[in-house]
Amino acid sequence: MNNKPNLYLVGFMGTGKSTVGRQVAQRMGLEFIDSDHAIEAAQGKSIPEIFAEKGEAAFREMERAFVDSGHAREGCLVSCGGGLSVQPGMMDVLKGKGLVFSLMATAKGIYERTRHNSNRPLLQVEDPLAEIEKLLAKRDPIYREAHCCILTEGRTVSEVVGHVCRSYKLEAGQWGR
Ligand SMILES: Nc1ncnc2c1ncn2[C@@H]1O[C@H](COP(=O)(O)OP(=O)(O)OP(=O)(O)O)[C@@H](O)[C@H]1O
Ligand SMILES: O=C(O)C1=C[C@@H](O)[C@@H](O)[C@H](O)C1
Ligand SMILES: [Mg+2]
Repeated sequence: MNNKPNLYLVGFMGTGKSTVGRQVAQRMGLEFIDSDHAIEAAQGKSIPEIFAEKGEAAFREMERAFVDSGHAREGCLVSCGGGLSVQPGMMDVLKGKGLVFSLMATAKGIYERTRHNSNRPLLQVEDPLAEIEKLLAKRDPIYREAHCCILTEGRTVSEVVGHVCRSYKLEAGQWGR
């Protein structure tokens, strides 16, 4: 493939952006970047520590700085943190930089995938399923602005990886034309 536009994976927490993204990058020969990991490395702190010490607003600034300060203009797969793409204007910024694919799942499915993990500060509440439902309802219309929306529910990781790769090849052929 000659044309390798950047691919940004967006979507709610637990839809598989990091897990799927790493495998798609490997298969497509793209450099894998995870915004959460990049911010943790730059800060020398975990995301729960950043939220606890500096607050969510500061974390959102870090996400913006990550998008602005960057990575190469081509050849990267960026798995975005779940809230990165829903900041005002951010979907347009990402769509100006490359292809944007949204990974989708239901609130129930997301809950099942995230419930045993304590590294997502926004879900450390008494009723995480209700919180997921509330946040998802707000964010879903924004995730749907992506070039391509891919359902992950009832599909294995490798099925989703295959689907993302096929869609990337199709869309990359049209990119910039
Ligand atoms: N299609 C799938 N089927 C079953 N489990 C999956 C699927 N995709 C991802 N998972 C699992 O769901 C969990 C969350 O996945 P992952 O961390 O990749 O989500 P994420 O979208 O990067 O979340 P975040 O926005 O919080 O970074 C992992 O345990 C992963 O193995
Ligand atoms: O959806 C969100 O707002 C978040 C998703 C994660 O990837 C992390 O960026 C953090 O836990 C916040
Ligand atoms: Mg992730």
